[in-house]
Amino acid sequence: MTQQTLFSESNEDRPYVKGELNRMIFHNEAEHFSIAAITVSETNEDTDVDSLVIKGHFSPLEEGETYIFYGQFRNHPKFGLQYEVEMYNRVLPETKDGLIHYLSSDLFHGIGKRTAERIVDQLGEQAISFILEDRAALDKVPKLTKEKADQLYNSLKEHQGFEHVMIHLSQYGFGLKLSQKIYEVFKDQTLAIIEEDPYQLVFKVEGFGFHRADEMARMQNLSHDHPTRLRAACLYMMQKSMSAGHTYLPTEECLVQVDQLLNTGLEASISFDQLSEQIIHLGQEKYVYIEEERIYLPTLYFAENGFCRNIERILEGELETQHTQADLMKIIGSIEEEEAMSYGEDQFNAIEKTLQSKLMILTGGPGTGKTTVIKGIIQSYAELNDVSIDPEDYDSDQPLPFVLAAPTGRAAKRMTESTGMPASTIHRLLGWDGHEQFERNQNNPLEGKVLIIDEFSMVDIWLANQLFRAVPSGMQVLLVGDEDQLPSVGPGQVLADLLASEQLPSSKLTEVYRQKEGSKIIQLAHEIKNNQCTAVSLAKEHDFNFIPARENQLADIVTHIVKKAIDKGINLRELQVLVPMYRTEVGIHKLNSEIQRVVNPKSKQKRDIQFNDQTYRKGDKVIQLVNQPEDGVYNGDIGEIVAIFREEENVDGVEQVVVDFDGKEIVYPKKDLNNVMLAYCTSIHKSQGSEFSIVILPVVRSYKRMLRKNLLYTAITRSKQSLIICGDRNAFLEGVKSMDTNLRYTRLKEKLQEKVVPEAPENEEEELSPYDFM
Ligand SMILES: Nc1ncnc2c1ncn2[C@@H]1O[C@H](COP(=O)(O)OP(=O)(O)OP(=O)(O)O)[C@@H](O)[C@H]1O
Repeated sequence: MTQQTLFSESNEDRPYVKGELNRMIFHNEAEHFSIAAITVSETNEDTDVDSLVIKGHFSPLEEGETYIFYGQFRNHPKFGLQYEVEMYNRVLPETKDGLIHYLSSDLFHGIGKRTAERIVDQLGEQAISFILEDRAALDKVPKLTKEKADQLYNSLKEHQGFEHVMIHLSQYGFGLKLSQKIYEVFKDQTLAIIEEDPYQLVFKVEGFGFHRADEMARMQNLSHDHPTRLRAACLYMMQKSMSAGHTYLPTEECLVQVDQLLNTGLEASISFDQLSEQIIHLGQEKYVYIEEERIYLPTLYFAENGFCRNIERILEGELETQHTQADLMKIIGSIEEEEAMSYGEDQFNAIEKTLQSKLMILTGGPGTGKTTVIKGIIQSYAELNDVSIDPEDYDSDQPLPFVLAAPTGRAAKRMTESTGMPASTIHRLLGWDGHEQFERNQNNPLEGKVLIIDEFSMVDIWLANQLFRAVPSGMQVLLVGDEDQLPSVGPGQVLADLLASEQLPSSKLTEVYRQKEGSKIIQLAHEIKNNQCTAVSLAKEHDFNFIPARENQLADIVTHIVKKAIDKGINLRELQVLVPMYRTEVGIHKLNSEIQRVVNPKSKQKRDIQFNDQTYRKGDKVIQLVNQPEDGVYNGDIGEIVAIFREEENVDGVEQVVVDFDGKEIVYPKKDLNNVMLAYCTSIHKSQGSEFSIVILPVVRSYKRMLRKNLLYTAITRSKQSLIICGDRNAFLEGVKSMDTNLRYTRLKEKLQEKVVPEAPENEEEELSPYDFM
């Protein structure tokens, strides 16, 4: 390689392509993903192409500048030869004229041709290296003001900085994307910080794991008991505990876990005293909060305390409306007459208690009448307070007194259908901006008189805190849920803790009404709930069947059932295969491909597109995997691929997939396809809050690790009309007897009971980033 680059020392043997950048074709800001066209001037690869499309995770580059790109050729099935860039750097001008041209270009504000000439005359062809090595080099240039010299130095550093950092980071095996992320945090301090203390990456770069930093530290011979290593290990363990659903870790537990992580027997062991000292240090730096013998990550500490304070505030408020039991009896009587039904005793009590409470919890398994009670509450409240229940009678000046919401879009939709009232997701209700901010908070609270939240078991401590801070005193709140379902995916077990604290009024509905209509599914759910499920419970009924299947037959049997249902005219949206695991031979990915092959096979009439290992085809059922509030689609929403566009068929010049989510069409450029996946088969966790006419539930031994009572209970209660379990009967029966032993460390119950929550922090804003870690 003959060209001069600033930082080419470690890359001499790497394959490269050098060329002038003609034009940026595409750039995605969030992903730092770019596509560009170059004219090739030199390469050590076996090729004679003279123009090339390059792509990779880099920021927009300067058109007209020459770069050297390290990476590899890829033969794209449709677009032919492309270069996948792993690393790049700008090629410095090789001649005196080129250097003058470069320094006097628009990149360097305030440097004209004459000044550039003086710089090159004074410092020679290595001018840029000299300047970057030592800013004082510029002092030798005649007639260059200090201000201009500073400006030039800073711009040079900015332009060259990232490339320089990226090349150094590549020796640790970091790709462009991660390098960008690190550079954004540390800027030109990156290399100095990393060389001095790679563990800073764990503290400052979101998602950067301890083990990676540890490897870097080892290359730099940092001692195994270096304080920053111990601190990073503790913080890493705390972050892991959050993913496991804990809101805190007991100090002892944290010490034991960090000890297991660090004391591998290779070096002199690190004592608990050394670790404790560093935990205290982390506390002083506010990376953690220490509360007696408990260690919290800040967001969880603020969320748990904030939630408690808001509960206390709401409970201390005044009830705006009072009524006598006689009034209520009269109104209930007329509702019963109108609806031609009579409320059970526990249902009546639940309605009465809710109307008399500032904050109330309603629980019950499937078919016990939770929805019936919600409707009864709305009707009774309206009658008692002489307000209309017709949403049309309200507008922005006079908002609806009833505010209904649920954690998922599907659950909110069901709420709307069953109550006739508008309901939204909790995120939407709170005006979430998709990142960290919620429009609704204590300064801009919710409007309305009665707030009803369904599927509350799914709400984690962050969302609970955000929701409750936006509840004005005087608004009555009803939380509805099924305590036997899985806890929230995020940290905490809010519903279970609220119930266990016994500090709030609550009603538990136990009588099953839908069973009276002959539902085996509901009977089975209650048998599981009450630990009464036996082989007899699995006998065939009109709405239930257990089909025995060996593991190697499972995929065939499941696809056969799905196909048969579709042939009978059942809508794919109404039928769901639910599986607990993704990556086994009978996991979600495998079953999805198998089902796709049968129900939406390859065909000349249907376009498809490959992304990672997945084929997406027109007509496929897909599920959204992340929240995209700007487009109004959320994690868990189900849609259908309605169109696939080729690169040349749209103005953006990239392949696109269009998904229809209940009438809302969202366009995904190909590279964003990891935001959706096939949804013929989805995880039981993702099905929380959704219901389907038909559920097919494979249960085999290889899922054993996941087979727990609350998981299977959640799965079967998703089905409304038909449930087909197939697989191993004993694995199912053992599963429904296995309790979830994954204890979650939370302090909500005790805090509510002991009423010892610390005052709100002076800077309330500190509380405003619970989603930082998500
Ligand atoms: N008191 C009652 N008398 C007669 N039928 C009732 C009564 N309460 C509820 N039902 C009926 O029982 C069925 C289940 O009630 P509902 O949908 O309110 O329960 P749910 O707890 O919300 O159920 P799920 O959680 O499964 O949706 C409905 O068909 C409802 O009409």
